[in-house]
Amino acid sequence: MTFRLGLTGSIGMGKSTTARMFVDEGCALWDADAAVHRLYAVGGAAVPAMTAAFPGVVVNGAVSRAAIKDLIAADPLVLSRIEQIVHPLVAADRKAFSAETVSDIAVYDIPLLFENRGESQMDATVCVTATPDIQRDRVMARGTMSEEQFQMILAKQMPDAEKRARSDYVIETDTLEHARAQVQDVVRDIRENRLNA
Ligand SMILES: CC(C)(COP(=O)(O)OP(=O)(O)OC[C@H]1O[C@@H](n2cnc3c(N)ncnc32)[C@H](O)[C@@H]1O)[C@@H](O)C(=O)NCCC(=O)NCCS
Ligand SMILES: Nc1ncnc2c1ncn2[C@@H]1O[C@H](COP(=O)(O)OP(=O)(O)OP(=O)(O)O)[C@@H](O)[C@H]1O
Repeated sequence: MTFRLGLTGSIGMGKSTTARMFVDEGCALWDADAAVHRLYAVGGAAVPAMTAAFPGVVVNGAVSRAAIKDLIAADPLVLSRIEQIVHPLVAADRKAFSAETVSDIAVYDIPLLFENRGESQMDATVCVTATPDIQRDRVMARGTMSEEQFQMILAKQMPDAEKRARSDYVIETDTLEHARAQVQDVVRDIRENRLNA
């Protein structure tokens, strides 16, 4: 049996970094954002529908994130329409991963786990968290989003406090060392107390 651990957290809280730490502990990983990257790439499953819905958003055969962000800036409702195209394809990608994974623990890195009620398909959930100042600094340091885009994404996401309250485990991503120790604690707890329980 594979134990399904849903990993979530708001934008910039450290999901990808923490997910890699779970891999270091021997867990398999499925990453929703990475699935979207595959879907948007040349030959990706989202390309035909995105071309049809938003002419101009596909550049050289791939969905352009810059073009999407321009569209969203002009009309925030565009993001919901993109979600209607992308989320069913993401779900199919996840299903294919689940069917073939053989690890004792599979980590599902899903930014919108609670927003889309995905927790019902998980055996446990873990949320990564940091202070609002650290979160904002991290997102702005990447230089890929404007302050307005960051605020818009934040407004679409469930507040951090609510995610923490709903999660079985909470990991503070204040330092790499602290986060790694917490990841090791979570993996130990699952292997000792939850797997085959
Ligand atoms: C808005 C887009 C163009 C921003 O691209 P960019 O490369 O700058 O950021 P990236 O994809 O790495 O996402 C960064 C973070 O933004 C947040 N985020 C992304 N999409 C959404 C969304 N639809 N709702 C709420 N938060 C979101 C997540 O926390 C995510 O980890 C891109 O995220 C996108 O196309 N989103 C629609 C698909 C989607 O819903 N993805 C979420 C995971 S399934
Ligand atoms: N435990 C940690 N200690 C210090 N810095 C961290 C820690 N975890 C993540 N970071 C830093 O925070 C930034 C964001 O991390 P990461 O990309 O993992 O977040 P994310 O939640 O996956 O982001 P997004 O929601 O935008 O996809 C990165 O620069 C990363 O190096």
